[in-house]
Amino acid sequence: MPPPGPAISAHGLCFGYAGREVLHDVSVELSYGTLTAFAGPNGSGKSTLVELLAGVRVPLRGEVRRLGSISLVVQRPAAPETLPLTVRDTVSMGTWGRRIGRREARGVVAEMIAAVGLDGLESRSLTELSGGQRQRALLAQALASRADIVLMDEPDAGLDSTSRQHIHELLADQAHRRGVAVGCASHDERFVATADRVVRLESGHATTHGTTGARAATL
Ligand SMILES: Nc1ncnc2c1ncn2[C@@H]1O[C@H](COP(=O)(O)OP(=O)(O)OP(=O)(O)O)[C@@H](O)[C@H]1O
Repeated sequence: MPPPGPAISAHGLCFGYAGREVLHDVSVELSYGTLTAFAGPNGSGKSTLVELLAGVRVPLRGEVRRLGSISLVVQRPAAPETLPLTVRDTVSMGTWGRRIGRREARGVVAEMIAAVGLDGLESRSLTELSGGQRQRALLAQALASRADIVLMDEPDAGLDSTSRQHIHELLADQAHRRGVAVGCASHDERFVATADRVVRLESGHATTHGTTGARAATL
């Protein structure tokens, strides 16, 4: 069971690169069992916000409180050239911190590889995958870890519409069935329309924190 209360509360976040402020006074809350979309045009600050929420960047001002274990899936992840990891190795690493036996771990790994649509590529090295496939391998790793909070930066970028929809359904399932707090940056307005909450960014300002109709209607 996820811990009670908000998964992440962030207040008054400001951040800049090389002295240029790109995120201005942004406050957001992520809840368990909820899929939150971060929307906005190129350069509006989605990746920066996701990285601040995950704790890989420190805000210039403002604060972030996280309650629960967290997994971050970055945009365009690099493959370690000197460490030839396969898809199976990569996803297996997600199970390392969990108290489960080898057999169960193997089952989880196979399930997650299939869930992100990489079955058949289990023995392929990460260096031989496309950027989108590599990102999906890391998404499978994040889900295999059963983190309480999963943050993602455009896991749907570059996918065809069937694969994209598949990833969106997987994320909604993680939130609604497993109670995970999912936060996901995306350019896909159809996905954004199905999220439970939307944080819309415009030039580094959060302009909307809407609850979308899709989920609200089912609550
Ligand atoms: N490493 C960096 N160094 C300098 N400026 C950066 C860096 N990363 C991002 N920026 C700038 O910060 C602003 C926000 O960028 P960010 O990547 O967070 O936006 P985004 O909404 O995720 O964009 P996209 O949709 O293109 O991925 C942009 O003006 C961008 O040029």
